[in-house]
Parts: sequence; C-alpha cells; structure tokens
Amino acid sequence: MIELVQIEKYYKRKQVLAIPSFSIESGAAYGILGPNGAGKSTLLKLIASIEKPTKGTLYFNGQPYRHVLKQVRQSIGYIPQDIALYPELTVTQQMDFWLRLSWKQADQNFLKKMKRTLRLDEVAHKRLNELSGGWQRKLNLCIGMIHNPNICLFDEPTVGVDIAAKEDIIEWLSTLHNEGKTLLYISHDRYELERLSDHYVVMANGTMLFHGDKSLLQRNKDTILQHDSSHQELTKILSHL
Ligand SMILES: Nc1ncnc2c1ncn2[C@@H]1O[C@H](COP(=O)(O)OP(=O)(O)OP(=O)(O)O)[C@@H](O)[C@H]1O
Repeated sequence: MIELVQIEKYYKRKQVLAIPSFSIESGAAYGILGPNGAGKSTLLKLIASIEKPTKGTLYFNGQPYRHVLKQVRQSIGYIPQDIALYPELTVTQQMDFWLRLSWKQADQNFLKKMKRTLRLDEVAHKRLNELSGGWQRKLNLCIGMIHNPNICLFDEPTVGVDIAAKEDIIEWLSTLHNEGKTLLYISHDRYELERLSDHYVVMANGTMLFHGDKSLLQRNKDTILQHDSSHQELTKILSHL
C-alpha cells in the first residue's frame, strides 16, 4: 500500500532523515518511538505528503505519490500536535466548515461514531476558546479525520491531555484499528503503546533502527539498545515493551 524507497530529507544542507526502505502493512497499528529530533514528525509529514523528500520516492498502491496525489490525500488523515482551528467557532460550526472543504463526501455513520466515542456531542455548542486542552485536542483529531481516511497519522495524539481525554482518544484509535484502518502514531507513552501497537518503528538520528511487528521487536530489543543506548527514555520504553 505505502512504500518508502531510498528516502532522504534535508533541511537546507542538513540531512534529517535517511530511510532505505519501509513498507507499511495495511491494517497495522505502528507506534513510532525515538528521542527528540530523531525525525519522527518528518517521517509522518512525508507520508502525509505535506513535505516532499529531497531524494527517493514514496509509493501509494505501487504508484509514485506525485501521480496519485489526490488519492493519497483522500486516503490519509494527518493529525498534528498543533491546534489550527478557529477559536470563535463552536464545535459544530468547525465541523461543518471543514466538511464543506473536504475532498470527499461525508460518511455520516463514521462521523456519528467518531463524535460519540470522543464525546464531542456533549460540547457541540461550545466555542473552541471555551474548551479545555483535552477537548480541543479531541476536536482537532476529529477534524483531521473528517474525510474518514483509511490511513491515520497522529503526532503524539495524547500528549499533555487529561486522563479522561486520553482514554477517549485511545478508545477511538483502538476502534479505528479494529475496523482495519492503518495507524501510525508517535508516542512516548508506554501505556498507550501497549494498548494500541501491534507494530513498531524505532528511530534515532534520522534513521530507522527497527521496524516490524511486536514479536520481532521483542527478539531484537537487545540489538536495538546496543546500537543506541544513549537515549534513556528510549531504553526505558523498550525494556518494558
Ligand atoms: N522545517 C524545518 N526546518 C529545518 N529543520 C527542521 C524542520 N523540521 C524539522 N527540522 C529538524 O529536523 C530534525 C528532525 O525533526 P523532527 O521534528 O522530525 O524530529 P522528531 O523526532 O519528531 O522530534 P520531536 O520529538 O522533538 O518532535 C530536527 O533536527 C529538527 O530540528
């Protein structure tokens, strides 16, 4: 489905990502781990087609991205950490606005389920600036997925939110996974990774130290840590997975 081949990304003259090859398995839930600056967000932005690689090609169902960009954007939902919504609009107004801009016809059943699971119905008439950070993150997530994408990319979906919002978000991601959607999400949270991931990507210094399923990760942990034991957080998370 999605394949990265000989990808390199430079910002000015600095190489921030080098990935010889990576195929994303359909229906898998990938937890992406790695220290700050490892290239995790850049990886998601390339897959989401927000950024272009400096070298190499991304393929979508065997076609280079540049030939099928519309299909790529219809199939992928990218939810950044930053909230880029309108503070003065209510939850319902924000959703209506983004629905009108959407590349695809709304799937009402999907929208209903998403709003219910994230409990957005409870705050439907509240403006964004009246909502706490957790609610704002849930709305941001909902807007990023308003076109019912099959491949969902999340940049630290629960970081900094309260426990109730975190549980709602994990529940929603879990529902998406159970429905066969492909998930890639960056996380530093062991609990979230354990709940959701059946595959992992471990990154450091712009490269993938590992990608594969959970059992392969278990078998390769020591090798990964030997390669890069300089990052305490990574060591801690890996030793518990
Ligand atoms: N737009 C940009 N211009 C210049 N350098 C950038 C840009 N975006 C990212 N970088 C650099 O690329 C490297 C990888 O950044 P990236 O955000 O992908 O890492 P990350 O693993 O997501 O880190 P974090 O956990 O801190 O978000 C970093 O050195 C960062 O400073």
